Amino acid sequence: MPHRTRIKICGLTREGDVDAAVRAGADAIGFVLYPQSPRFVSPERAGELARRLPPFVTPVLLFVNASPEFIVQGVAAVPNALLQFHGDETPADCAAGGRPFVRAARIPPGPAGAGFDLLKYASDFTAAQAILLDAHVEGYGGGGQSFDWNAFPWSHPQLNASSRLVLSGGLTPANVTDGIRLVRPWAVDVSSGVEVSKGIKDPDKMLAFVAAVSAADAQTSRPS
Ligand SMILES: O=C(O)c1ccccc1NCC(=O)[C@H](O)[C@H](O)COP(=O)(O)O
Repeated sequence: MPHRTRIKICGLTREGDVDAAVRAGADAIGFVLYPQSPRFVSPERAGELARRLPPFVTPVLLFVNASPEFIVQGVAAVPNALLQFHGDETPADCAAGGRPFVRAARIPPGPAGAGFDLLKYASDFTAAQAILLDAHVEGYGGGGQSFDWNAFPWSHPQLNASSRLVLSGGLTPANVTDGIRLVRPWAVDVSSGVEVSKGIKDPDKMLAFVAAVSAADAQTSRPS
């Protein structure tokens, strides 16, 4: 059964980039509602950008240790958003709003993920729609760095496609094929690797990234 790896492009700040990401084939568009990020957009701005999305392209609102009130502002601006928690939020924090969410795991650099217990992490966040695997970077995310992809037993029953793993962290058009071959994630997520500068996306790099994902899917067989 052919599998299509879903694609999230994150950190959009401009109308033209949102339109180009959709044209390129993104399945989800991430808006960073973390004020300390150079890719920050306000809830109102995220609403303006998200209203450009056609049906079947999911807006994702990304939070880092946000207050419940700020999360409510984001959801009011983008009512159909999927939430992504990328800070130190507990399972209870993530579930508090009663909305579907993705939980980011921030995996330390170095061999074997420096002992990060992904199986336990995934079992702690069973309510998550997906676990996004990012590198642990200064500033919580968007760092353009990869974690050790050989650090985890990807064929483990808890870590196969049914667990909805999202490979993230330092992906580019040049390395995403290798990442898909090894990890066989449900989806991939990219920000720095398709930019000319933080928050400014490159349409050609987005097209190249989507093409590389498609090429990887064509070459990778998966259990149905
Ligand atoms: O993108 C940011 O600026 C950011 C800041 C703080 C927390 C999370 C952030 N981004 C979250 C994402 O989902 C990124 O796509 C992910 O970290 C991968 O980024 P990159 O390594 O640059 O592709």
